[in-house]
Amino acid sequence: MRPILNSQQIREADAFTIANEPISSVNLMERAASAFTQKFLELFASVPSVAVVCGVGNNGGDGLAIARMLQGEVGHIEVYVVGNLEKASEDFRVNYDRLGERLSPKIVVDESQIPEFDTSLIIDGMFGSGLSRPVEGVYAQVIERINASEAQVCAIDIPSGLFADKPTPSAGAVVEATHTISFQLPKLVFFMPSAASYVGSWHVVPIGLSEEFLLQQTTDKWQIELRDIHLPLKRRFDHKGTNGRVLLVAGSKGKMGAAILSAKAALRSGCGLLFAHVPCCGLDILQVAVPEAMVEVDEHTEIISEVLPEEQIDVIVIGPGIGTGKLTENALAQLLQKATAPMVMDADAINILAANTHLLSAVPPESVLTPHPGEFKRLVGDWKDDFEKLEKLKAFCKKYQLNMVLKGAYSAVCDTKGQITFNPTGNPGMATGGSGDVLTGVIGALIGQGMNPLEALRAGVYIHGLAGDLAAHAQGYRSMTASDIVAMLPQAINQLDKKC
Ligand SMILES: NC(=O)C1=CN([C@@H]2O[C@H](COP(=O)(O)OP(=O)(O)OC[C@H]3O[C@@H](n4cnc5c(N)ncnc54)[C@H](OP(=O)(O)O)[C@@H]3O)[C@@H](O)[C@H]2O)[C@@H](O)CC1
Ligand SMILES: Nc1ncnc2c1ncn2[C@@H]1O[C@H](COP(=O)(O)OP(=O)(O)O)[C@@H](O)[C@H]1O
Ligand SMILES: [K+]
Repeated sequence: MRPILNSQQIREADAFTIANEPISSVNLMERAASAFTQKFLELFASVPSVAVVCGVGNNGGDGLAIARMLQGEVGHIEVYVVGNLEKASEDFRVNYDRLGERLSPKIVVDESQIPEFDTSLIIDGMFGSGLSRPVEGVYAQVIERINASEAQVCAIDIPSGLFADKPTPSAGAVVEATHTISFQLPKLVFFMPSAASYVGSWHVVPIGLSEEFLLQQTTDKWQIELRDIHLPLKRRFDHKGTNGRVLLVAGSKGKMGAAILSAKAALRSGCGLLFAHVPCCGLDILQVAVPEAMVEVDEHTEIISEVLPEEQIDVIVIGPGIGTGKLTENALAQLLQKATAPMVMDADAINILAANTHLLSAVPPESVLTPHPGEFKRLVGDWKDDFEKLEKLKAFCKKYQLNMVLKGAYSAVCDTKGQITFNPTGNPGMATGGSGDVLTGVIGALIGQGMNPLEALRAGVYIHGLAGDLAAHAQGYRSMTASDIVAMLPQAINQLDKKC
């Protein structure tokens, strides 16, 4: 897993690398600028004109070095330095002197000197991890002008004005980048929905900071990487009884599709036997749609009113499409009293828990919850910003000793100790009804095959997002459906199996 460190830790990593590699500070800047430039040229094949807007700190120093490296690679280059040169950092000065006359920067200290920015691209190097307060005054005016321009904007390390690991006050100006090329590690704020319009699409480039130092750092935030996913092995003598016996409790009249999507996803994710408990009205629907499922019907025609857990069930998946009526609520409460197998609780099962929080203590150990933000809000109340949302996630998982995934772009998996891992796979095409039901089935199947709940959550969100990415590739973001995600599960799982 890739650690997500705060600005202070990253500064210390810079300092440790400089002292121990050893490398001079200005050469580390040169390496960072070179890594940025290489990625930049990959992203932007032809750039007729670029404005490089620099502050006077090291982020600005990067900007100057990048401007120098882009000579001959792009069309016309303009360099601007915003701020007081007397306050410039040492490495900024060295790069200022290296610029040469052809790129001689224009200094901006007041509003009258702010250019129109009519280049096709702007590189933002005003402030990076050294941002110490919200941006205002002439700096804010420059940012407003950048944001008003037609140009694409590529931020160095982090968009200027955005704090990496704490909320940015609304009074401060922030660059709205279309791309951000960041050094060595992603910044926490990149995973926050509220920062998306500032960060744009982000890319991380290695700059050779000391791995030894990075791995020693304490953090409670990580990013899942492909190499972290280890699927349960399939062995020569496996049989259906050893590959996970999953009980799916799902569906109600008009919402049998949720049950079908979860069932298909579980089967495509390797589960050995799938038992489904559905209302009477769902019997034919499920039998026809998913012939592999063994269906047991509820006494009630339209909803789930009682669930008797089968013996020898490895995991119970409950929630998709069940509704929150009183009878279903009672059924869930009774099931919680009797069940010993871990549960994957989704959708209306979570809504029922939120309305009856006393039930939370009855959730079997090793169970997982998979809320989307709306369901999570019902559980924990509202939050004032994305950072507080993560604090609430940690507090909830610690309090109830449950593993949970808070779904969305960069779904956040949290364990019982409050460690959070973000999932990098997935795309906006997955924001379509039924996607979550697919995820529930995948996670249920993985737990059924013996993965521990936390590993199953991490692998489940990764596989689900990867299948979503493959579906988007095949069908397009706009047209893909949740069924397309199911259809791509085999390909996604095959990709993971091949890397093992
Ligand atoms: N060797 C290394 O360390 C490497 C570092 N690297 C690069 O360095 C970046 C970090 O550089 P940094 O630490 O110099 O901070 P930076 O983001 O340039 O800002 C500091 C300047 O901004 C000013 N300032 C701050 N807030 C302000 C505000 N609201 N409004 C106005 N001014 C404000 C502050 O002034 P002061 O607060 O002192 O008044 C100071 O002048 C990092 O993101 C990466 O790009 C890479 O090259 C890899 C190697
Ligand atoms: N913009 C996005 N980027 C990546 N994944 C997304 C995005 N939007 C939704 N998803 C994923 O799609 C799923 C949606 O789940 P959910 O909201 O429960 O849908 P439903 O209730 O319709 O089944 C989640 O796994 C979520 O992570
Ligand atoms: K920047």
